[in-house]
Amino acid sequence: MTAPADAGAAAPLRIALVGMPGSGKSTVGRHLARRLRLPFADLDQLLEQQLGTSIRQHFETHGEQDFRDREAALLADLARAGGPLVLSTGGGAVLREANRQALRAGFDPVIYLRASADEIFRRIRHDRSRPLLQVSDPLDQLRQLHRVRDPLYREVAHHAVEARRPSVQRLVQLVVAQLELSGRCPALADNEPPAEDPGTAQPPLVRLLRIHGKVQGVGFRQSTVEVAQGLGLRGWVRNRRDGSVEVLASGAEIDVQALITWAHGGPPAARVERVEVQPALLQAGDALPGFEQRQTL
Ligand SMILES: Nc1ncnc2c1ncn2[C@@H]1O[C@H](COP(=O)(O)OP(=O)(O)OP(=O)(O)O)[C@@H](O)[C@H]1O
Ligand SMILES: O=C(O)C1=C[C@@H](O)[C@@H](O)[C@H](O)C1
Ligand SMILES: [Mg+2]
Repeated sequence: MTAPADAGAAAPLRIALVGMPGSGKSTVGRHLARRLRLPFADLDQLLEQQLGTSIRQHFETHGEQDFRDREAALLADLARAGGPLVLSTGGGAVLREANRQALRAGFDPVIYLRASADEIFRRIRHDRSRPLLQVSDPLDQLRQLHRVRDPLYREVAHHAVEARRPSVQRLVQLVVAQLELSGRCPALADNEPPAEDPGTAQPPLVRLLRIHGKVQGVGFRQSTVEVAQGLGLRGWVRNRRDGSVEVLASGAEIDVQALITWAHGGPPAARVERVEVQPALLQAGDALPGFEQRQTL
């Protein structure tokens, strides 16, 4: 790791998030970086850019070991680089001893987003992008991964945050509170998330979702509002008389995609059979100050 420029200057804040696949590292990391006005990097996304293909595809064509070698090399580079950063790691980044050392040497704090295998399964059981979970019994696989990895996440982390229940926004607040307690929180002008830089801001992505299955009478609308608000999305959710749930979501692409992934599982009592997703345009009367529940149509 680069030595601090001068002894008097505060070391740059370099936060790394570790945890099980699906524990929320990418989602929480991005929001945390935005909240703290720090640069953000996602190890998996950087690797996919480097590979020019998806991680799942790379596992299939080159095998897991090749992926782990590339992951280790990139993590070592990021750990050596100076400068403020929030880094979301991949779920298996802690497996190698050298990676754990790099995390400890290059980041402070390393934060473990702790969640049980069962909770993670509920969140990501419809996800097809995580190669290690494309097995006949993904829940059992998650439990085995958890048994092996939980001690490694604990070993490498300075703090753990219970990531099972709280919303993304709440988790960000918890991490910020921990940083404040340890005197490591950068002084921000206010408590609001920063406005998007107009030079880099993307137009919002707008998607209309229709969710079919056992989705009414199970708290779907309330949960959608909580998840969408946690992701900072604008839009609405309503029941349709045909028994489906309809959602309009507008926001950053990663956040809209996160809501779509979540909608494939929904709240615990739901049984989602199908999610239709369509591009949508905002109508002139569609003022969307936040995310709300609307009347059944
Ligand atoms: N606190 C939360 N509450 C509800 N849903 C969440 C929460 N955190 C993450 N999610 C949802 O869980 C799913 C997995 O989250 P995410 O992709 O951020 O996990 P990850 O830890 O980065 O996984 P991986 O190790 O595979 O990269 C996403 O659909 C995300 O929207
Ligand atoms: O848990 C894991 O081992 C992985 C998690 C993802 O973040 C990716 O890094 C990859 O799919 C491997
Ligand atoms: Mg991730």
